[in-house]
Amino acid sequence: MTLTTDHGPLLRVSHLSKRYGGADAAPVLADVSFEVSPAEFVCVVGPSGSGKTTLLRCVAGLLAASGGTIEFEGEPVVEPPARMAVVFQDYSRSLLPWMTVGRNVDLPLRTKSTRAEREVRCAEALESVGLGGKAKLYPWQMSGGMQQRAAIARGLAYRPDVLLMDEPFAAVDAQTRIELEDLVLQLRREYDTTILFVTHDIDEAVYLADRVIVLSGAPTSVREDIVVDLPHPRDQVDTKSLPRYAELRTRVFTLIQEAKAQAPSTVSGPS
Ligand SMILES: Nc1ncnc2c1ncn2[C@@H]1O[C@H](COP(=O)(O)OP(=O)(O)OP(=O)(O)O)[C@@H](O)[C@H]1O
Repeated sequence: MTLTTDHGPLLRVSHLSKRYGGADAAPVLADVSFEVSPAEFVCVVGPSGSGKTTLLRCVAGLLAASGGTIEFEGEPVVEPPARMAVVFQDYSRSLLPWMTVGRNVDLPLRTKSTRAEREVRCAEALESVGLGGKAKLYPWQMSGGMQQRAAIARGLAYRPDVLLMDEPFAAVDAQTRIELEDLVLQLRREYDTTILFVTHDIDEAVYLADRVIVLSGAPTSVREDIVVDLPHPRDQVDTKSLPRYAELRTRVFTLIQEAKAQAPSTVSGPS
């Protein structure tokens, strides 16, 4: 896995803008700039409709920007980069129901590796998310939490340099969410993967991240880029009992409330 780049940060978003519709449509993203260094865990939060998903889709090369630039490993992103993987919120639509979990995890690797390598990688990835021995199950035979673990395994098996996650735990119950948060932190430690993680959940952002990027409301820019100086490893009880955790949580909450109060009504036009 590439952990450093000769070209500076792993990911650089510069003055990104995005409008849906024609040139006269108001932008959702007006001027968004930030950088992500190798092995960093960065969470993006912001008011509903501020364009978090839009931002992630632009970074993933799934949506063309209207202005500004996105560079990954020093190269402009104009299509989905080979060394990026994305985990979406909706696991029920991201796994193919007619394939076993093993084949789902194997799918993105098919053109990349030999069969023997793929088998090892898939088995390792499933093992690391606690699904060892479940490769032959179909997604519909698994709980929501297990399906999201499988979607994460698929991203990891690919050994991406950066993992983009769009509200990946929003659709699972609270207990499963806590388990998956700790799983992602553990996987991040094991694989040193760089993670850009969109969430609407302030607690989740502060608990997981090295940095939290708080977006303003649309038309959106970065309102504040906050370093989360909480010790590692994080613990659901100990970390959340720290006074510093409460301070950071309050800071992010206040910024989002201010952004909500200041933002004009959300803009959008036809796709
Ligand atoms: N394909 C599209 N065509 C037109 N408008 C869109 C499209 N996708 C998103 N939008 C609009 O862009 C704005 C930002 O949407 P986006 O989903 O990126 O925000 P978000 O911050 O992720 O929202 P939430 O927190 O509610 O999930 C919204 O007003 C939305 O209606």
